[in-house]
Amino acid sequence: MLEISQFKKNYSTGFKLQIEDLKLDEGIHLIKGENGSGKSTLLKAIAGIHDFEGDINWNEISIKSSPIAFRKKVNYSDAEPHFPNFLSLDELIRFTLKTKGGSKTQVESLKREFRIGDFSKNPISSYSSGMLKKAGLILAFLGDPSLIILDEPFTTIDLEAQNHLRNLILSSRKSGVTFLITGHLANFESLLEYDSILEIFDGKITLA
Ligand SMILES: Nc1ncnc2c1ncn2[C@@H]1O[C@H](COP(=O)(O)OP(=O)(O)OP(=O)(O)O)[C@@H](O)[C@H]1O
Repeated sequence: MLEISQFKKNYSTGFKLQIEDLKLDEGIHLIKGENGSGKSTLLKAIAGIHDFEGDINWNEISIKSSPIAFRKKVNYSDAEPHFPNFLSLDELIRFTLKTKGGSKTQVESLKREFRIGDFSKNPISSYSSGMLKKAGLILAFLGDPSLIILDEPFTTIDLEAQNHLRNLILSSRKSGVTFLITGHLANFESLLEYDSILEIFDGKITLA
């Protein structure tokens, strides 16, 4: 279960997101909201990228008191991934395997499913925006995560990759992985059946 308690995140721009108490069971959960409503802010906090007030627990592991154990189990893919330009995807994969675990078979299967092929040996600077997104998605599935956070996963990638991603989400869910997914495009909502749909509006999150 994901438990968010007494969560507060303020930016100097005046933006505020507050969640007093939110509990989500295992499943596939969609977080909706307009541009700038705070979806990425919340996901980055859960992924351990942004600091925040309050606490977030995944299966009773607190990100504040057990950050390494938490990060072993929680993976994340950015809506618009940024990686050092001089590294190749293969180098990023090797680094991720060291921190998150995972096998060569897992890597080969993900590269095959996302049609990356040998391109993964090239530096990130040579990647199209779709390839970059696929790179971020591959890294998010590596290791043995039990929670995968996907920010706008279906944007930027082609139709074939969207279908592979959908199947990958469904098969991972069958093996017990929970997903938090954001989207602001209604046409992606029908790609999956969600266990809950939440909406962020005016700095607050509610069940839609
Ligand atoms: N690092 C930052 N510093 C200051 N303000 C920020 C920062 N990141 C985001 N914001 C502001 O916080 C608010 C929420 O942004 P966020 O990126 O979380 O929204 P979002 O719902 O993911 O938007 P989108 O659908 O456009 O991706 C926006 O007003 C944004 O300008």
